[in-house]
Amino acid sequence: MTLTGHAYALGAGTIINAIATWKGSAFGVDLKTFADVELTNNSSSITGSIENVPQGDTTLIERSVELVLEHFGIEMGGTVLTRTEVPLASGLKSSSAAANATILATLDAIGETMEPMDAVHIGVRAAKDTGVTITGALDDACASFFGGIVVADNRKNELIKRTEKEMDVIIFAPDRQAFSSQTNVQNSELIAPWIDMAYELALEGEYEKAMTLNGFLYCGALGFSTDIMMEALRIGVKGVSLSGTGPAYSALVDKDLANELVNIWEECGTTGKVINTKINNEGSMKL
Ligand SMILES: Nc1ncnc2c1ncn2[C@@H]1O[C@H](COP(=O)(O)OP(=O)(O)OP(=O)(O)O)[C@@H](O)[C@H]1O
Ligand SMILES: O=C(O)C1=C[C@@H](O)[C@@H](O)[C@H](O)C1
Repeated sequence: MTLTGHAYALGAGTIINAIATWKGSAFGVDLKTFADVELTNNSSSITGSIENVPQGDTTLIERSVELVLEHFGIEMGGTVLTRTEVPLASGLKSSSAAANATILATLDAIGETMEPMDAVHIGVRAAKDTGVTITGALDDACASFFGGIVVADNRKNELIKRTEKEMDVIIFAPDRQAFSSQTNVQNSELIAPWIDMAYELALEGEYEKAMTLNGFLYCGALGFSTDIMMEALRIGVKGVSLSGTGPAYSALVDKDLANELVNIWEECGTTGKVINTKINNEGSMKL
């Protein structure tokens, strides 16, 4: 017997990186990671691959399939393939998108459903088991799964708040990678008192102020330039930040500023790309 399943989940941008205080906030964007899962009785192991990334680390998606099968007591093996519009290890939650898409595709393959938060928690567990995260990144996982803007407490493993908002998102994504597992946690912890202030702003719904404060603080702690943020502030953008552990930056903008910011950021450097997208309020989906 062969079972197949297909799904996608979203990339996301950062409002508050949770590494300083374990409390974070993020928004789902309209960039998708697709997963195709094929399961058979003839094998007991799962083999993953990432389209166009032959050297990519596939342990996260393999573990994600295993945990779903374990949950339902199913003994099957097979393959999982992802293809992604989300640049890998750039701060745009490629890991959360890959885990969530894989979990939904596995559920699709076996014809099962589960409570959405249970599915999210399996993704967080897979990320912890495979060492791609510091806090479990529940904030990123919820933004990727549900879309919209979320606030989460990663230590309590709780989604605190979710809001929907129509805004454009402009992303400056340099060509290089920065793995969350290798980020500077000690420096991130040093900025905790001020990240707490940004977190309060996020709880009050002041997402753009929260995000910009987060951006300056983490650029300082992690040694990223604030020039990209300053270029955005200069034209009136209110919400701009380093995303996750970098190197990408993202900005929340109204339609009228979107094209201007794209043009300005495109002139800022050639070793990367500028992506014009929007908040996705619909979230992930089986296909
Ligand atoms: N499309 C994908 N398919 C399979 N695994 C993926 C995919 N995208 C990311 N991963 C896994 O996630 C790891 C990168 O995780 P990391 O947390 O460093 O990046 P990120 O989630 O993009 O960044 P951030 O958490 O700062 O937003 C990769 O090494 C790989 O194991
Ligand atoms: O690995 C982690 O725990 C995290 C990584 C970044 O994406 C952060 O933005 C997130 O809040 C937490």
